[in-house]
Amino acid sequence: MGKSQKKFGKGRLDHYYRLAKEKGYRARAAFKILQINQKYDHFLEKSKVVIDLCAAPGSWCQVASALCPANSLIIGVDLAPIKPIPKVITFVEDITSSKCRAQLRQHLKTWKADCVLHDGAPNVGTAWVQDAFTQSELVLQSLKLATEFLMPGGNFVTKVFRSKDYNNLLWVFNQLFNKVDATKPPASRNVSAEIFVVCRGYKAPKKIDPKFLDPRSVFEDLTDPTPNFEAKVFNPEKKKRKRDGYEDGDYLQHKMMSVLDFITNVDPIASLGGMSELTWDVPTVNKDEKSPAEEEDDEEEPSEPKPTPKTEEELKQDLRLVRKLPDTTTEIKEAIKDLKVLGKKDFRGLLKWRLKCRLALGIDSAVKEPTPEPEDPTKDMTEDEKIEYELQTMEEREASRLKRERRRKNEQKTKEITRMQLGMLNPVDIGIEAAQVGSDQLFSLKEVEKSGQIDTLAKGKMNMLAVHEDKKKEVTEIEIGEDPLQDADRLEDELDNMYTKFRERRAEADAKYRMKRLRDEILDEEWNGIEEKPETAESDDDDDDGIIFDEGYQSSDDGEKSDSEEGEPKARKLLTNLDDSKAKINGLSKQAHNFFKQDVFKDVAGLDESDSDDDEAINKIVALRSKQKPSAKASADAQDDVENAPKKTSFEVVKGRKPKNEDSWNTDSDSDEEEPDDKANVDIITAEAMTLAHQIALKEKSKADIIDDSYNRYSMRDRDGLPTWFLDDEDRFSKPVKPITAEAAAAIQSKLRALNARPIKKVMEAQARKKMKATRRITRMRKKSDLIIEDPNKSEKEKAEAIQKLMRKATKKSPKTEVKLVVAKGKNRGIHGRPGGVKGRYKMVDPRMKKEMRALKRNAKK
Ligand SMILES: C[S@@+](CC[C@H](N)C(=O)[O-])C[C@H]1O[C@@H](n2cnc3c(N)ncnc32)[C@H](O)[C@@H]1O
Repeated sequence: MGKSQKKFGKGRLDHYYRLAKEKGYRARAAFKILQINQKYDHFLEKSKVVIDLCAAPGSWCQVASALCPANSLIIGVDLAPIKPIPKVITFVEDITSSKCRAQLRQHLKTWKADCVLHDGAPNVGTAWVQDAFTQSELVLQSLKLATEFLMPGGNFVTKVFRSKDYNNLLWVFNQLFNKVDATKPPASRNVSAEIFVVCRGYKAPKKIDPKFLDPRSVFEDLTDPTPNFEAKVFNPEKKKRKRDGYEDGDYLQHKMMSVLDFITNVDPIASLGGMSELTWDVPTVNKDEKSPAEEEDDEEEPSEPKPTPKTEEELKQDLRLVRKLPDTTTEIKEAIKDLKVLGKKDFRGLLKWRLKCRLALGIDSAVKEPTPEPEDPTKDMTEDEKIEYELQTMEEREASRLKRERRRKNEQKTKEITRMQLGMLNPVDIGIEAAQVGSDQLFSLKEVEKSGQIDTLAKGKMNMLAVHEDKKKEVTEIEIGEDPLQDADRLEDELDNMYTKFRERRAEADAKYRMKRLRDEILDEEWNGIEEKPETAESDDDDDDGIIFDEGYQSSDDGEKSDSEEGEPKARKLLTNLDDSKAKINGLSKQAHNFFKQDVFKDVAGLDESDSDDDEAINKIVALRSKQKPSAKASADAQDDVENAPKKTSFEVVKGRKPKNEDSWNTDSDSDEEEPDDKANVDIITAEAMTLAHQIALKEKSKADIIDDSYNRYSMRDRDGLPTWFLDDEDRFSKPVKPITAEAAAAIQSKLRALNARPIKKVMEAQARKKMKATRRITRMRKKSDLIIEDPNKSEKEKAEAIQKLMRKATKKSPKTEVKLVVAKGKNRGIHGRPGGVKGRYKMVDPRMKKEMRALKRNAKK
C-alpha cells in the first residue's frame, strides 16, 4: 500500500483508527465506549456483569474485558461471529429474536447485569429515513432486553440516530431510568448522525407498560395527533402514506357510514375525510352512546335541550325522503359509494346536497331570520337635510372611488419603476408607458372642454386631432374628478424624483460617475452662441472630449483675477445662461444678437459690435497658432481654437490665453519663450481632439469651419422642461460623431504607450530621493576636498592621499544588513511580534514560501 493513506467512505483512516491499531482494539469504536466510560464515572470498572448487544467485531467487549473487575461476566452477541476475546462469552444471534433472550438467560442464570451496552447499527443501505427507523427499532429491542436483564440501578448505554424518533426514545428512557444523558464522544465522527444515550439508575419497575417497548406506539407520528380531515377532503390527491399501521382498536380499512348520519352529523368534513362509503342503511339507534362531536356540543351548550332520538321507523322514513329528493341525483348516489376516489368538486357537491337534505328533513330551517333592515337615516330629516345628506354620501363615494383609482395608478407606476430599476425598460419606454397610463385623461377632449382649457388649446399653433370614436366612448366614462393633467404632471414629477434618487444612488456608489456629474453640472448650460464678454468668460472643460487642464491654469485676460487668486477655483463656463436670454444687447434679444454674430453677417452694416466680439475670439486662435510650429504645437492650437466651441459639440473646449500679438497669425514662434506654460498646461488625450489639432495645424480647418461646425442640430437643442433622465440619455447618445484620422489615433496610441511605460509615482519618487542623496554627498565631499586643498599645513602628497581616502570612504558601500528569515512553524506559528532568540532584522515566512523559494532557486540553476 506504500505510504499513501487508504480512504474509506467516511474519509481518511483517522487518528482513532491508528490508535486502535496501536492499542490492539478491533475497531476504532473502542474509543467511544472508553470516552463514555470516562465521562460517566467509570461505570465499567464497577460492572461485574456486562451484556454487549451487537458486539462484533468486539472492540467494546475488549474494553469491557480490560476495565471490568476480574472474574466479571461479559457477554457479547451479534449477528456476525466474534473472534474469541479473553474473559468474554460471545454467541451469534439476532438480538430481536427470542432465541437471543433465551441464550442470554442461559448464560446469566440468576445473575442480573450491571450494564447493558448497545452499539447496533443495521447496515441496510437503504434511504436514511428507513435506516434511522430500523436503528430506532433496534434500540427499543435492546432496551427491552435491558429491562429484562438489568439489575435495579443498572446502566444502559445505547447508540441512537438523531431522527424524528429520537425524542420519543428519550421519553421512554426517562420513564425507566433515573438519569438520561445524551453524549457524542470525540471518537464519534461529526459527520455521523449517531449519538450515545447513557441511561443510569434503572428504576426496575415491577410492571412495564408494554407500550413503552412497542415500536408502534413509541414511534407513532406525534406531530399529527388529530387527523386533518379537511385536508383529506379538499386535497384528496395528496395522500399520506400510513406508516404507523391502523389506529388503536380500529383495524378496518373500509369504513362506512349511513347517509343519514352524514346528514345529521355536525362535522360532515370529518365524515367525508374519514369514511370510505356512505350507505343507505338505517343508522343504529343507540340511546346511550353519543358521538364525540355531540359530546363536545354538550360541553359547549349544556343548557340547550336535546331533541329526543328518532325511532328506527322514523329514520327509515327520513332515508326514503332523502333518496327521493330531486337533489339526490344518480351522480350523488354513485359518488357516495366510494368517497376515496372523489375530488374536490365532488366533495363540494356532496356538502351542498347534505345542506339540501337537512332542509328537507327540517334539521335546518329554510327561511333564515331576516336580517334587520338598516334603519333609514333620512327618515326624520327635512327635505333640505335629505339633499344635504345625499350630496355628502355622493361626495364620499366619489372620494373613495378616486382614492381607489389613485392607488391603482400608483401601483402601476411603482411596477414600471421597478421594471426600470431591474433594467427591463429604459426611461424612454417608461415615459411612453407612463403617458399611456393617463392617455385617456391626457388627451381627453371632453375633460379639456369641461375645464375650459379648450379655448387655450385652440389658440395654439397645433391643431388637435379628433379623438377616435371608441376613445371618446371610453372618455365619457371617466367621471369628473381630479384634474387629469395634474395627474400626468404628478406622474412626471414622481418619475423625475425616482430618477434623481437613482442618480444619487449611482453617484454614491460610483466615484467616476460623481466626477462626471460634477463636471456636467458646471457645463450644464445651453449653448447660446459665442459669449459677449470673453474677458469675463470662464473656461469649459469636457472630459469626454479629451482636453485636460492643469489646475493652475488661469486666464490671462487683462484685469481679470485668476481663479487661484480668488481662492476657490471657479467653474469655468464658456456658455451663458438662458435665463437671462431676455436681456437686451444693442436693442436685440440675446439670441438674436448671437445669431447676427455669425460670419455671414460680418460685413452687414450696423453689426459692428458683434464683429468686434467675434474678432476677439478669432484673434485668440490666431495668436496661439502664431506661437506654435505647425505640427509639434498642434495641441496648443487646438486649445485656443476650440475655446469658442459649444459644449458637447464636435470639438473640445479649452481655456486659451489672450493673444498679446493680435497680428501674429503667420509670425514665427517668438513668443515660445514668453509663454512656455501653454503647451504644458494642455494635454490631448483623445483621438478626436488630436484629429482636430492636426486639422488646425495643417490648416485644413479654419476658424470659420470651427464656428460653422458649432451650429449643428445638437447645439440648439431645446432642453426646456424636459425630464432629467431624458436629457441625460440625450447627452449620452445624441451627440455629433467627431471625425478621427488614422494618424491622430496612432499618435494617441503612442502617447498612451509612453504614459504606460513611465515608472509609477512611487518608483519615481524613490529614484529622485536617491539622486538627491547622491547630490548631497557629492556637495559634502566637494566642501571637504576644498578644505583639504586649502590646508596650508599639508604637503601635496598628503593632500592627494587625504582626498583619495575621502573618495574611498564615499564610494564604499555600506554592508547590507542581513534579514533573517524566520519560518512560522512550531513555536513560531501564529506569534505576533519578534520571535524568541532572533536578533536584528527578521522576516516571518511560512514554510511553503520557503519551499517555493528553494524550488525557484533550483529551477533557476537548471
Ligand atoms: C457498529 S457495529 C458494533 C461495533 C462494536 N460495538 C464494536 O465495538 O466492535 C454494529 C453491529 O451491529 C450488528 N447488528 C445489527 N443488527 C443486529 C441484530 N439485529 N442483532 C445482532 N446484531 C446486530 C451488526 O452485525 C454489527 O456488527
